[in-house]
Amino acid sequence: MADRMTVGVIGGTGMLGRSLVSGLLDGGVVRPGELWVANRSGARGDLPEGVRVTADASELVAACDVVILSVPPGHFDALEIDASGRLVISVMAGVSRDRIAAHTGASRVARAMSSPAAARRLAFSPWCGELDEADRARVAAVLGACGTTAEVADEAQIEVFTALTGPVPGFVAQFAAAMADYATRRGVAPEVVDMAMRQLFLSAGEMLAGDAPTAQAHVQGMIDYAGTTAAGLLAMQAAGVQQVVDEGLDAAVARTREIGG
Ligand SMILES: NC(=O)C1=CN([C@@H]2O[C@H](COP(=O)(O)OP(=O)(O)OC[C@H]3O[C@@H](n4cnc5c(N)ncnc54)[C@H](O)[C@@H]3O)[C@@H](O)[C@H]2O)C=CC1
Ligand SMILES: O=C(O)[C@@H]1CCC=N1
Repeated sequence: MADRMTVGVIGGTGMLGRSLVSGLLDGGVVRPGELWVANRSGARGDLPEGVRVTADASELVAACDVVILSVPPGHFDALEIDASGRLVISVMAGVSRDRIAAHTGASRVARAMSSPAAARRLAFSPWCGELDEADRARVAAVLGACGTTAEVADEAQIEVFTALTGPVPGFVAQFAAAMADYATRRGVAPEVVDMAMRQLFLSAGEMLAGDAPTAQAHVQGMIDYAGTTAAGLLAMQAAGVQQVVDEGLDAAVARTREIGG
């Protein structure tokens, strides 16, 4: 259990940062008065009352125990902060712990990935970093407030999750769109297709979550049932669905390494 802490989110009104702010507050890990946000304009937008907002990231760093870096990777070099003595948690795609430490002076750095699902406390936020027990508890509390979290072995694994779970709905949306396209091309009214996809992915999400069997077990169960779905799954597997997924995710991981600098 982490002690109470003051947390700052640099980029906290951006797409991901604002979601993390909601997760942190709704998850109870900070109260509004314990939360700072920095962005380039200093505008507070729709941030809850009590959250401190600044255009000066250094002011945030001076006030916070934990600093979350959520700026675009391409803006990181221009961010001038001295975070020595602070616990830094980066959710930036591609930027390495070494680069973060060298540029900010921080020696306590967790590299993490999260997603805008944090706004609903539904993100999966893996992290890695060489930290003591107290800092590990802080990272777990911060990321756990936004959904679920797990420590992973190294930064290469964070890059896998930058492809897999960073984008929400991400590649799941591509699969839904392909299925919707199939039905539309067979004459089903677009509004009915849309209604069907929303219900399918809502129910599928619930049936794959929590303590349900794994996705692989679901697929095997449908193949073992040997009905209509088995015919479709086996045809997709024979057509190379795994290779298509591998190629897409490999491209996303490669881009992650590129944009991180
Ligand atoms: N949007 C997404 O779905 C995801 C984004 N990420 C990562 O999160 C980070 C942020 O992404 P988004 O929220 O999409 O970007 P965004 O463009 O929506 O927001 C970026 C924010 O950073 C602020 N900012 C930039 N430079 C700053 C500075 N020097 N001082 C203070 N604030 C500064 C901007 O004012 C803005 O509020 C990126 O590194 C991205 O790779 C990771 C997972 C998912
Ligand atoms: O697409 C992107 O660049 C962001 C980073 C990870 C997930 N979404």
